Amino acid sequence: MKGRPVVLIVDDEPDILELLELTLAPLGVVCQKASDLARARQHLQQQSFDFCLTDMRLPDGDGIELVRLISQYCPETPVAVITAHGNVETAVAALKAGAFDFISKPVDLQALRNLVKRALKLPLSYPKMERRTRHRLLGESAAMRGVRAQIAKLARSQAPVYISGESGTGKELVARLIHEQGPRSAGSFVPVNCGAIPTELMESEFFGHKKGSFSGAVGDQEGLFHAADGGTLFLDEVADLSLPMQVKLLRAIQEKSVRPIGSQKEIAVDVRILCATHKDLATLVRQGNFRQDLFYRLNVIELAVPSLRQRTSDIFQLAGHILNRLAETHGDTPFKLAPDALAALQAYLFPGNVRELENILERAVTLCESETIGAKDLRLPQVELPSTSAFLPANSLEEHLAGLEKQAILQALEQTRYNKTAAAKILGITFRALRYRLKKLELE
Ligand SMILES: Nc1ncnc2c1ncn2[C@@H]1O[C@H](COP(=O)(O)OP(=O)(O)OP(=O)(O)O)[C@@H](O)[C@H]1O
Repeated sequence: MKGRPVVLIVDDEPDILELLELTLAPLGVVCQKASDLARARQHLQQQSFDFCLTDMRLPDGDGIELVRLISQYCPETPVAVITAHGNVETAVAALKAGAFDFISKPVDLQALRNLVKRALKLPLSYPKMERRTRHRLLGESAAMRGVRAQIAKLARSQAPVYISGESGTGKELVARLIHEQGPRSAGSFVPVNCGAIPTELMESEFFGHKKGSFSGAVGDQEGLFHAADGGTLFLDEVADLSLPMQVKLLRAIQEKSVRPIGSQKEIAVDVRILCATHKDLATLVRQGNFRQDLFYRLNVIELAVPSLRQRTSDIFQLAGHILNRLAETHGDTPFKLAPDALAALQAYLFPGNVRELENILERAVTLCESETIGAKDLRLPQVELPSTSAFLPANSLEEHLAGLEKQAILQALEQTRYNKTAAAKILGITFRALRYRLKKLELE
């Protein structure tokens, strides 16, 4: 049986170390204390920890160095940082470096206990988590395996994630898996389609309202933030939020509290934010249609879900899965795909991605007269590539390609926690070539 969880706390002030130890004592943990980076390193070399909490400012370095060290050498130990009040940049930098979460000063002791409880709940090792998601988010292409590995990593963090990708690629499924594999899985996963809520109802939907606060408010109503308390709020089509609503959302995320319409009181909420859109948020920010500060808070980590035409090797497995599911709902034996049908699917561009594959097969199953679906039963339309910014350069081709290159490099670096040798391997280039590109793209 596993003994009491062991926690490493790092702060240069003895009084604070004492206070942190007392605060965590009711959780039944054993605390080891270190007053600087060097001592923290020594502890980490001597034993493994279930959790680490560090102040940002240490006499011989900063907390982010410790976050990097732990991410690289003990990736299964969640580490949280204590940041100065209102220092968003540091908090975001720590999350990007792989911190589990952050808490700002003055430290709310109950919030700290909740944070640690959540970290100690982290269930499984990466490989186990990857295996679990494999049967839900299908695909054995390198791209899809990469997405699952990222999900396993991100599930172990509380950082906001921006899930990008074309329509129907599986962004909501990815968000759901990040929630389910993480320590908030006992809480609710609340998906919101930001484009589907009428502007005038938006604030009330998000933050709730008190009875009589506007005509139509016949009773008190809790908002979506409240519904996701202790869980995850998934903002789908986040690019569709109006600019005034973006301001309110940013405030709620920053303050970790909401005020229902007509109420005088702020209510603390503990919500992890995931968001997605098939639009290019960075371009919208450049055009002034999406607030830079909100983008910065939402896009702490980007997870790009590849389009289906970028991973045609997955089509066979996906089609089989969809046909089995259709057979189950109809109580029939599954339809089969004739070789010419598979070839046609593999050559098709799928502007609507996996969702479109589902629709095509559902239609084929309804219309097909034998149990084998041929190419002509698929009725594939003639399509052109979707005109998303991923295909139509908004600027010169040169700049556009540099942007794509940058995205791929950043993704590989994030995936490897900034280990350049490993990132170069993923990208199929030499370490030297990666260094050259980092310099050229001004990423160093
Ligand atoms: N890799 C996958 N394995 C199994 N099913 C998948 C996969 N990817 C997507 N799907 C299925 O495809 C459908 C569309 O997925 P989802 O709604 O998550 O896409 P989305 O990117 O959020 O779409 P939109 O941009 O339109 O909101 C869902 O039924 C989902 O279960």
